[in-house]
Amino acid sequence: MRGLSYPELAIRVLTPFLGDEINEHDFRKIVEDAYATFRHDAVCPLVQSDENSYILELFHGPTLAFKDVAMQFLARLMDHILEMRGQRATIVGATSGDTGGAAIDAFAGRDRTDIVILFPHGRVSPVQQRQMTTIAAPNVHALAIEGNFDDCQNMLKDMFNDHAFRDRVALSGVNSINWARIMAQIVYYFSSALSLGAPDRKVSFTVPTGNFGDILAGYCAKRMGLPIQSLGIATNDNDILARTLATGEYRMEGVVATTSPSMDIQISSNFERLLFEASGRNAAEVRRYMNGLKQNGAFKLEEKTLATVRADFTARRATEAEAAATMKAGLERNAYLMDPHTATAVHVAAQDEKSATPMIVLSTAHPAKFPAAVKDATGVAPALPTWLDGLMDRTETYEVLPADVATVKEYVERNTRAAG
Ligand SMILES: Cc1ncc(COP(=O)(O)O)c(C=O)c1O
Ligand SMILES: N[C@@H](CCOP(=O)(O)O)C(=O)O
Repeated sequence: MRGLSYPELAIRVLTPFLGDEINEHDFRKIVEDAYATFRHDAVCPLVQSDENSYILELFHGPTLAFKDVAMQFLARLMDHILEMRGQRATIVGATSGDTGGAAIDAFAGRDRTDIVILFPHGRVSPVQQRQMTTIAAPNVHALAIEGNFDDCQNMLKDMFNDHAFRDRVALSGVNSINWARIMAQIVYYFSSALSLGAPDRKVSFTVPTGNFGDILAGYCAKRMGLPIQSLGIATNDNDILARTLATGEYRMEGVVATTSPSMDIQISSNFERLLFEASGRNAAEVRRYMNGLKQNGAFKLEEKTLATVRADFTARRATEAEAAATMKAGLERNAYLMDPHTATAVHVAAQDEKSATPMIVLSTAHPAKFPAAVKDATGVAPALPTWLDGLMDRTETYEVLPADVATVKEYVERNTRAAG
C-alpha cells in the first residue's frame, strides 16, 4: 500500500468494512470528493519535528480540525445512502468545539438531512463557535447548552435511548458513537506509518484525547495488523484517563475549563468500546462499569482488563503551563506554531524514554482556531486561512437552551423535517 495517494489508500483500508449497499464506483467518488475538500495535496501530511519525532497534521480540511477527515466522508456517504433509500434523517450531535463545526460544514445545505448541534455555552473558542453559528443554511441549527460537553453528550445518548423519539425524527449521529467516524480515522494511522516504513518498521503514536474516538481508531489500525508499538493517550487537566491507567479506577471529577477546550471531557465515550475489547468482549463486565459510572460516578477495572489496556496504551497529562511552554518551544526551536491540543500531546510524547521507534504525534487542530491561547504562549496570534476571511464578522444565529433533554427534544421535533 506504500506510495498510494490518500484517497486510494482510504479506499483500500475502508473497503473491507463496506456492506453491499454501495458499489465500488460510488464509493470511489465519495472518497475522492471528500478529500478534494482538503487544502493540502497529501491530505494529512507528516512533518518531522525532531530526530525521530513527527507531527501528523490533520487540520487541512475545511474547518481546520481532524474531524473533517471523517466528517467530509461521512456526510457524502450518508447522503448517498439516504438518496438510494428515499429517506431523510435528523442528525443531532454533541460537541466540545470541533465536531460541531466539522459536521455543520459537511452537512450544510444537504436536502436529506437536518442537523442540530449542541455545544456547551461559553466553553468553546470564538472561532469554533462562529464555525457553528454563522452558517446560513436552513437545515442547520446550533444550540448553546447551559452545561458542559458531558451534559450535551448525555442528552444525545438519552435521545438515542428513547426509541419512540429516535424513530419519529429518524435520528442519526455524527459523533464518534457512529462507527463510520472511527473507521474513516483509521486511514491516517496507516498513511503516516507507511510513510515511515511500516509494515517493516514499528511506529508509536501520541494522541491528544478527550472522547477517545481518535485514539480508538489507532487501536483499530493495530488490530488490523499495523505494527504499532505504543499508543500514548495525552490529556489536559481533565485527566480522567491518565488517572484510570495509573490507578485502575475511573473516577469522575468536575470538568475544568482549559485552553484545549475540545478535550474538556470526563465521560470519555469510546473508552467503553475499548473496555469491551479489553475485557474479552464481556458485555456483563462492561455493563457493570457503566452502571457504576451512572450511579456512583466511578468504577474499578478488573485486574486482567486493566493489564490488557496497559499492554496497548500509556497515558499522561500535560498541565496548562506545560502545554504553553511546549507551544513556545515549538516556535523558538522549529519556527512551528501548534495549537494547545497538539502541544498537550507533544509534551506528553517528549516524556517518553528515547527509542528507536519513530513517534508520531497527532496534530488535531490548526493553531488559528485558538488564537488567544497561542498568542498568550508564544506572542504570535496565528491568522485564519483566507478561505475563512470574514468568519469573525458574520452574524451569529443560535439559541441558548438549558441542559434539559425534554426541552432539547421538543426543539428538535419542532425544527426538523423528518418527523411524522
Ligand atoms: C482539536 C481536538 N483535539 C483532540 C480532541 C480529542 O479527540 P477525541 O475526542 O477523539 O479523543 C478533540 C475532540 O474530539 C479535538 O477537537
Ligand atoms: N472533542 C469533540 C467531542 C466530541 O467527540 P466525538 O469524536 O464523539 O465527536 C469535539 O470537538 O466536539
